[in-house]
Amino acid sequence: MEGVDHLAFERNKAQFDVDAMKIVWAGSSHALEVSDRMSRLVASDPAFRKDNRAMLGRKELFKNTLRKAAYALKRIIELRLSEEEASMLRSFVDEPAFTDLHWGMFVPAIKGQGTEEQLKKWLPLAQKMQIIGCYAQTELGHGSNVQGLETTVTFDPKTDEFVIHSPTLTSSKWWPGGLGKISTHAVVYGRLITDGQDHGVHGFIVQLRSLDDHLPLPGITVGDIGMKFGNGAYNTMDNGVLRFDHVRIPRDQMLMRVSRVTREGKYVQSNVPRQLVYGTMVYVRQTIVSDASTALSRAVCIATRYSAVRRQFGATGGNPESQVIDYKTQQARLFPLLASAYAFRFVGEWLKWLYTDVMTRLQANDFSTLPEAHACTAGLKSLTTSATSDGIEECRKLCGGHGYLCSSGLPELFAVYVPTCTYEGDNIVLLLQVARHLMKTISQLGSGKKPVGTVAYMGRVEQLMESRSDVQKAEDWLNPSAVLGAFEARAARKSVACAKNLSKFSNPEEGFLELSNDLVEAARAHCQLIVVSKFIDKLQQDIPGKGVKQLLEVLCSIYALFHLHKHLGDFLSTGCITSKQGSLANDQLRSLYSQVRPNAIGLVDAFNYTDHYLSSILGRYDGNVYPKLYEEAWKDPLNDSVIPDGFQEYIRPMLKQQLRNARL
Ligand SMILES: CCC/C=C/C(=O)SCCNC(=O)CCNC(=O)[C@H](O)C(C)(C)COP(=O)([O-])OP(=O)([O-])OC[C@H]1O[C@@H](n2cnc3c(N)ncnc32)[C@H](O)[C@@H]1OP(=O)([O-])[O-]
Ligand SMILES: Cc1cc2nc3c(=O)[nH]c(=O)nc-3n(C[C@H](O)[C@H](O)[C@H](O)COP(=O)(O)OP(=O)(O)OC[C@H]3O[C@@H](n4cnc5c(N)ncnc54)[C@H](O)[C@@H]3O)c2cc1C
Repeated sequence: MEGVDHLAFERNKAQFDVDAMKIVWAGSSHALEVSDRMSRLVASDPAFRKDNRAMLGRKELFKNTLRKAAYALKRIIELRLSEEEASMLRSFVDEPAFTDLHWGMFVPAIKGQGTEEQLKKWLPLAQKMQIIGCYAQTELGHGSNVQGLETTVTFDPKTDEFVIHSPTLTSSKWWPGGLGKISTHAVVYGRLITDGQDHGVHGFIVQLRSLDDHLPLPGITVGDIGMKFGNGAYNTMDNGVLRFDHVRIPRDQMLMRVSRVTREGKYVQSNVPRQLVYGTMVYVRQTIVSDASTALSRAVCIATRYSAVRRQFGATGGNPESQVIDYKTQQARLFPLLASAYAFRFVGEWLKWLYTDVMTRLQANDFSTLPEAHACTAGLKSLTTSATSDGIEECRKLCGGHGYLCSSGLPELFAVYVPTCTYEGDNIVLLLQVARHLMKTISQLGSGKKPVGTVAYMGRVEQLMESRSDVQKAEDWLNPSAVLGAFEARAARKSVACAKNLSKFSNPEEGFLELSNDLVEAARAHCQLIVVSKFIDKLQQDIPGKGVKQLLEVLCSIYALFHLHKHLGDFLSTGCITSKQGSLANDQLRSLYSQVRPNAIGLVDAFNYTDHYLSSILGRYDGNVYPKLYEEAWKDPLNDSVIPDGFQEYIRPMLKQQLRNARL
């Protein structure tokens, strides 16, 4: 039935102001207005159609992406969109493209690592897209180990140039998005060598292709690395391979904010820490955390709406069968993901604030919060992307068989999303960075250095080693201080146990390798604590709208108690809570799920996603799933003809043969 809202009866159940929740989700009324306008602009323009992506071959798919990118830019200029509006519009186009790397890494790398002069020269060109750039760091042989990169960049004082070279096969740049076919320029990372001395990895702006005929410049070999996971999905991106054969660039194309090479070939370091060379990764990891909440909320929106539409078993006395959303097992799998989407939204908001604060300090030459920024961005990127990848797959299962159809939107969302667990830092490698930060914090406790920021709780380590939870009844778990106390004690005890074990090794690096599994777990516990505590902090703010704050409190408790239940072994083995308190948490969870149930559709409506953005028949706003699934099936190219290609050639002779055999 066209035009009927099949989910209206669910929407009527909501006990809170959905419009007010939309503002909380978007971050402000202004952000909601812009995202609403941009998403509708994209949804209403047939040029941004994306429902056919899974059917297209690679070349057609890629050309289509180029068309959309060019058209998006045209619209941005025609409509004189602001930077904020343009970035929203690009995100609602919802198709990985070279522009992601241009705006998301090339421009930030120049901004973060370039001198004033370099910004003046390169930014206007990049901002008008008169040059298109990518971020060429990873090589065939090394991605995680950035210090292990092999590309050499040798200063030639005779000509005042750098000579870039790929000395081995494994030094070939491999993976950079936008590199394969489109970028005219790249920020290339390589080992700087002056006068025979290796100064480690630095960034350089390198032109790759002619601005006249787009052909690679002399000495440059460049191409696409081939098909990736899933149909459509990330194959709209030209991840590339790049080799240099003694390619020369002027000296002023080294990004010189952190260190520079003089005309005479002298290497000079500024007062800025070396780690700022890694600054672009910190910036992108921060954005990935907010993006995790977007990807997870999309999957949850689809699974929640479909769970309310889908009925299975339980018809009695002429009543319809039960909606699958009413099954407690469905709720216990779905609602923690819904809560996680909100939790990641708020921790993403906080991380953005932290990043902005660190940047302001850096401008004033205060580098004290850089380690905190690195640990938080690395840890939260790891935690949220792993949970989101698993969550999208869980949402597919929550939709039963139909979730496996491309028209559910979930297979493509999963295929596009999973590489986030690897790019911008493998999730395990990043947790090990957090663990290093934790171990360093503990080792400095004795020196009187007071831990600050997200490790401030370590300053109370003695108390946390002794503390006992005072929860006596299920509702006590609704008290934020009970939850925080348990999560802080668990994180502190896991870190302290690692530090104690590490101290038994005469060689700390050897100990770190040997204990790395425990260290990863300690880092994870610390990161979960950050998410829980930032959700609790968010609830301290004034949040207007009928029932909005109350529901967010419910979701916050679900996020925390779900993890307490899931990692009960941790909480029990560290003695932070008793098994009785663990089972009380589980009792409380059940009651919290019941409180979410009538509000579930309202909570996913608050994401304010258009049907175009969701691109899922199961997640349609109107819940009109079955007729649309049926219609969609007939659009498959296999159904263009009644008898498929290949039937006469292969199957007909087979059938005839069987017939002959049967007659014999
Ligand atoms: C659309 C998406 C497209 C995708 C694009 C990409 O994937 S692009 C490619 C993405 N590629 C990746 O993401 C590659 C992932 N790999 C890496 O990021 C690094 O190689 C590493 C961090 C794993 C190791 O670094 P390392 O070999 O230098 O070794 P180390 O561990 O000895 O650390 C030394 C010190 O530096 C500190 N520190 C480290 N990082 C940062 C930072 N960002 N900031 C500030 N500080 C940082 C660290 O804490 C330590 O401090 P301490 O203790 O001395 O006070
Ligand atoms: C879709 C996609 C887009 C990308 N885009 C770009 C781009 O635009 N620009 C760019 O420069 N790069 C890009 N990359 C590369 C990406 O950043 C790297 O692949 C990533 O950093 C992981 O490095 P790796 O491939 O070397 O993995 P590896 O480090 O080889 O990982 C292999 C395994 O080893 C484990 N491992 C590695 N080191 C350790 C350790 N110290 N301790 C314990 N375990 C360890 C990992 O956990 C993993 O299980 C992209 C990658 C993908 C998939």
